[in-house]
Amino acid sequence: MSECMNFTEGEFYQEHFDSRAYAKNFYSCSRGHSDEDFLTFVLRCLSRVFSTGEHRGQRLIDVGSGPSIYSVLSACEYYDEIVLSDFADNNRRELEKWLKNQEDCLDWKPILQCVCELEGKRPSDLEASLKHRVKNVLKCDVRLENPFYPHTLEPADCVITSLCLEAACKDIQTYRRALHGLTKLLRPDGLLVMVGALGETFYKVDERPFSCLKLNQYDVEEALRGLGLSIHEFNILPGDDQRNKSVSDFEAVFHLVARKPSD
Ligand SMILES: C[S@@+](CC[C@H](N)C(=O)[O-])C[C@H]1O[C@@H](n2cnc3c(N)ncnc32)[C@H](O)[C@@H]1O
Repeated sequence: MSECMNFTEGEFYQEHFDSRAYAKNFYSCSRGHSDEDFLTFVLRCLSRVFSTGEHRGQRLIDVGSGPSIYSVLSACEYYDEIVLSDFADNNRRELEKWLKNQEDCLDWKPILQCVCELEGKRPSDLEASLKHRVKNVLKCDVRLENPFYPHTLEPADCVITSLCLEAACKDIQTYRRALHGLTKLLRPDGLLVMVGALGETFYKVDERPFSCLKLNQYDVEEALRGLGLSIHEFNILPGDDQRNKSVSDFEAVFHLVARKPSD
């Protein structure tokens, strides 16, 4: 990608992000960040964290959901109220369409099926359970001190975010501030679950490039420790060196679980 290109922040997503093309490119189970590896890795990690039922509570917030729901599938049955969110109107519209079973909504059945195979559940039950528990789809901006301004959300037991912060934050200071904002959404002792890309500077949706903040494991860990979070798991899936890097130049994907300190 051209080094002259400005970092594509939220406003660029609002104008140019094609939610349906994104879902098709990355989550149709036949293409993706790294064929099926990315998705399989992430779904397995999320399933391992949540399917024991060890983590549960009243409220779960997914920050920067895009048009997608995979990030909350394993967790959803353990939280009574779920908030999905994104900066871009189009993404929130696609989520609403799916929640309301509208005719031309995105098809998440293959991904529901994958999660259900891992967890021995029925896709129709899991889908109904998630739809029942999602209470809101809200606009958020992770660059704000309160990402949900002007709303103040009740403290969450769990915050999940997947592939959002490195796409939304143009530099490491903004990334650290955004993580601080996410941490403030959590109750003391609350759980932060993150999925992200390492070493990535761009990805493309169809032919349109979007910027990413190039991060390494140390950057992420330092940002979390700087906020006083304890890191419980940090899992990494290295990218396949042989893959075509014209769609995205990520070096690895990570999944982590961290906990906010108790007061
Ligand atoms: C790569 S997509 C990830 C979407 C989804 N979480 C996933 O895992 O597929 C990045 C998302 O970040 C959102 N985003 C960009 N800037 C943002 C901001 N300032 N605040 C919140 N979300 C933002 C975009 O609209 C987009 O949905």
